[in-house]
Amino acid sequence: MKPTHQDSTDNVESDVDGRVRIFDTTLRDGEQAPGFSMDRRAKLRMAHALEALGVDIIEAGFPQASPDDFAAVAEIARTLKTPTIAALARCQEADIDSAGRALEGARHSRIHLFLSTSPLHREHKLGKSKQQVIDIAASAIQRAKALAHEVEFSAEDALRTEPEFLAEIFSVAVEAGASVLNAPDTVGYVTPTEITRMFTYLREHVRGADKVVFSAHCHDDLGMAVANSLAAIAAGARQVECTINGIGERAGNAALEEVVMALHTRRPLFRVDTGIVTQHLYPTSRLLAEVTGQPVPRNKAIVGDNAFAHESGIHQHGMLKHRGTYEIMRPQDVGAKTSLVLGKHSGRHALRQRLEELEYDLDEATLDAVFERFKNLTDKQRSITNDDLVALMDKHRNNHHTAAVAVES
Ligand SMILES: CC(=O)SCCNC(=O)CCNC(=O)[C@H](O)C(C)(C)COP(=O)(O)OP(=O)(O)OC[C@H]1O[C@@H](n2cnc3c(N)ncnc32)[C@H](O)[C@@H]1OP(=O)(O)O
Ligand SMILES: CC(C)C(=O)C(=O)O
Repeated sequence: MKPTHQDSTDNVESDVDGRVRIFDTTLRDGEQAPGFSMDRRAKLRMAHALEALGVDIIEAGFPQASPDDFAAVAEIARTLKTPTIAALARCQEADIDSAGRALEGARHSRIHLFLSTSPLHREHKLGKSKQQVIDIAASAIQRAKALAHEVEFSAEDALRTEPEFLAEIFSVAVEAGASVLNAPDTVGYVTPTEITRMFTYLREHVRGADKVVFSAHCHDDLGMAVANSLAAIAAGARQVECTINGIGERAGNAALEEVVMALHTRRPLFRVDTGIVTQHLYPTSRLLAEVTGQPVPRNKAIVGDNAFAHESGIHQHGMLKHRGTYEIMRPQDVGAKTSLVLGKHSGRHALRQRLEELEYDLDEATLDAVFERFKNLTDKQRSITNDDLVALMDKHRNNHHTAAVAVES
């Protein structure tokens, strides 16, 4: 499909409301993490799931990285209908041309260009002056503009870049035709206060700021990727780059499911919407675990097995009275289920509830007796299944019966 100027203008104009675009980079930054690479078939399966999830942009890969990645991007571009398909490219002609070719079949395509801007990267990685970096970015953007519907420019290591220089290179990027400006915290270094300051500064100082979308891309080296993404949104970012299960370079990227559910759960605070069908979060997370062979940690927010599980008696008692006592989201809203797990920390209320579900009718004395047996068992066994409970009840009844017979005789 031939790119038109109209396409990219439409996309930008619809961003001036309270809608945050979700840019999913599971298939690019996510797969860069050791142990998470995906072949073309795995990427296509994930891309279909991401489309159903409602992400706005799928970064399908880095076509210059390998022939299979080129093929994956091309197949995703040809197949998917709704999201914009993005491909990553360095500011080098071969990368840009290969991204353009891979995206040819896309209904809406984006070349995502990146170039380091921080002093450390300029000096040690690129060996370029500020002016050289600006010139390279401008000509790359002009070249990419002709090959895709829109161009995103990322200033790698933006959050360790001098704010004045960052504003200058972003201004040049706008003049050259970029419609999305991404300021990544490439090494997960900053705090929410600092990222707020940077986005506020950029929105005030970039020439043409009102015509473009500002984007955040945060890494989790200090465990602040999600908090920083939310701070950037509060400071006006209207695109956020994130990954399913938070996978990505080193400690990972901002977890999509966490960013989305924070915006959703605290909507009165953030006052923005996303297009995410939240009920697909859990199944998409599990699909990623399946295709990469990397399980989701139990305690992972939103999608971990423990995210809506309660074992402690005091919490279970609260949950049985009112689920809002210990759950701030409805599990069904993310495609998951609440579970009251019976274990060492459980109390009588949860035990009674489970036994009643198993159709036992209990008086207080029986409950007390069975509870004692139950606690003894939990000291030997991490969690107690329904079969264990049936066995406990059988044992209790047998003992009770034997004791009654002994009294009679
Ligand atoms: C912050 C990020 O996540 S950026 C994305 C990182 N992702 C990846 O690197 C995954 C895919 N990468 C690859 O498969 C390979 O690195 C390739 C195919 C892209 C390049 O491989 P090679 O040509 O052998 O180069 P290599 O990776 O060793 O070194 C990087 C080169 O790119 C240059 N470079 C780095 N970033 C950029 C940039 N944004 N624009 C232009 N050149 C760049 C480096 O200066 C270096 O150049 P040199 O070869 O002239 O010294
Ligand atoms: C390419 C850019 C956006 C990146 O991945 C980073 O800076 O972390």
